[in-house]
Formats: sequence, C-alpha cells, structure tokens
Amino acid sequence: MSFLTLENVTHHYFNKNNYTKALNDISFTVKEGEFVSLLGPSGCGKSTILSIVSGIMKHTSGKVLLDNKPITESELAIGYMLQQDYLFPWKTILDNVLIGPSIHHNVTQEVKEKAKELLNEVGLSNVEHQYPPSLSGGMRQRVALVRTLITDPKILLLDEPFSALDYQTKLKLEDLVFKLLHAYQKTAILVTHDIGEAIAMSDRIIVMSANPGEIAKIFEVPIELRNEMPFLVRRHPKYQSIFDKVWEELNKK
Ligand SMILES: Nc1ncnc2c1ncn2[C@@H]1O[C@H](COP(=O)(O)OP(=O)(O)OP(=O)(O)O)[C@@H](O)[C@H]1O
Repeated sequence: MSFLTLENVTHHYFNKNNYTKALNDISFTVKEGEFVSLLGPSGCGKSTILSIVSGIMKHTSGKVLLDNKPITESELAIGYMLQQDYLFPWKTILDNVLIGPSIHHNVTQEVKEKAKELLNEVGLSNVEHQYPPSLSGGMRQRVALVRTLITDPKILLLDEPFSALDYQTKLKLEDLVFKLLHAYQKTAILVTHDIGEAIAMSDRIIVMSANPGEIAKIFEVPIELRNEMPFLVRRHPKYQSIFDKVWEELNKK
C-alpha cells in the first residue's frame, strides 16, 4: 500500500502580474521505507513538489494523501534537509540538534541520549559542545542530518543536500545518509540534479520535464544496485546502462 500518494496534482503560482503553471497533472506514489528521487531541469517544479508534500504550500488542484488522509489533515512530521544547513551559530552542536524537541518542549533525558547516540553514529560525538562556525561544510551537514532524524519524521525531504559540498565529502555523506535512512527505515524524497546520485541512492527515479513541470518517466533502479552502498553502485556493471536511459530521457525534447 502506498504511504504517500499524489494524484493529478497541479500547481499555479500567482504573483502581481505573473502567472506560472509550475506543475501539471503530477501523479506518483511512494511506499513506506522507499527512497525516491526527483530529477529534472531547473524550474521543472521539484522544490514545489517538496513544499506541497511538506504541507508548507497548498496545491491548486489534485489530491495529496499521506497514509490515506489528505496531507492537510495528517499529523505530518516532516524532516527537511536542504543545501544550506541553517545551523544557529550561537548554539552548540548538541543544542542545534535539540532545536526540534525544544520547540515542542520535549528535551527529555532520553531525547538528549538519542541526540548523542546519533551524533556518535555520524562521527561527531567529539564536537557536541563546539559551535557551527568551527565545523567544516560536511560536518555541518551531518549535524543537519541528525537534527532532522531526532524528531523521528514520517518522511524526509532532501532538497539537494549534497550540492554545496566538495565531491569527496558529497560521496561520503551520500553513503552516511543512505546507511542511516536504511537503518531507521525512513521514507525519503531526494531532489537532485545529479543522475549518478539519484541512481546510487534511490529505489525509483522520477524524471520530470519543464514548462509546465510534468512527469516524463519513472525508472525503477535494478534491485542489485539498491542493495549496494551508493559509492559502490557507481562501479556496478548495471550502473552505466540505467545512467544512459535516464540521460536519454532527460535530454528528450
Ligand atoms: N514563489 C514563486 N512565485 C512564482 N513562481 C515560482 C515561485 N517558486 C517557483 N516558481 C516557479 O515555478 C516553477 C517551478 O519552480 P521550482 O523551484 O519548484 O523548480 P525546481 O525544479 O525546484 O528548480 P531548481 O532545479 O532550479 O531548483 C519555476 O518556473 C519557478 O520560476
């Protein structure tokens, strides 16, 4: 059964004198525990889809269901991870991680222990009392990941979380995110411009076209690739053939 369903979703943006049809007739499902990527040219509506799924923005028409309930009525717990980490520079790493629970007045001893355990899992237990400016970009994104996971979200929305990092750090972080999301059996939607990253991390890849944003094709990543860590997927004999098919779809007019 589907966990998240988008059915004939359309979205229009209206500004003063401007009207943009950002999404046209978008339909797809995501199963619980599934990792799905959205890939497509700039402006095809990837971030708009994430804003709608997060409940931040109301779509113009169509249905968005989570656990069979309209998104507006579900007690949606969303984890958002963005290109920028948005850590508070005046708070320690541990306090940054605890921001979600502290907003909900839920910083119990158990939650603190969980935060420390997660920081340990991402190799950052030694910096929990330091402040964000003393950390590298990759370390800061690992903090952002922990801050996202601590609230135990139903679904994680990853909006180009690796795109500001150097290549080596990006590859390492892809493996770490993949490992943790699988360990905690999280459902995730990743927005990316990187075909390799989409193949390496996902169960399925939704390729979109622009003007207006529509689904061009949905690719199932072969099971042999899904069972590998992202770094190793790129060396798998089946990697190049799916890369070529996605590339061809992206370049269709
Ligand atoms: N707040 C807004 N007001 C008006 N138009 C908007 C707004 N946000 C996005 N758009 C337009 O909607 C379309 C989809 O934008 P969106 O940011 O969702 O695309 P995207 O695929 O995420 O792009 P990118 O890959 O460049 O991040 C674009 O034409 C964009 O200009």
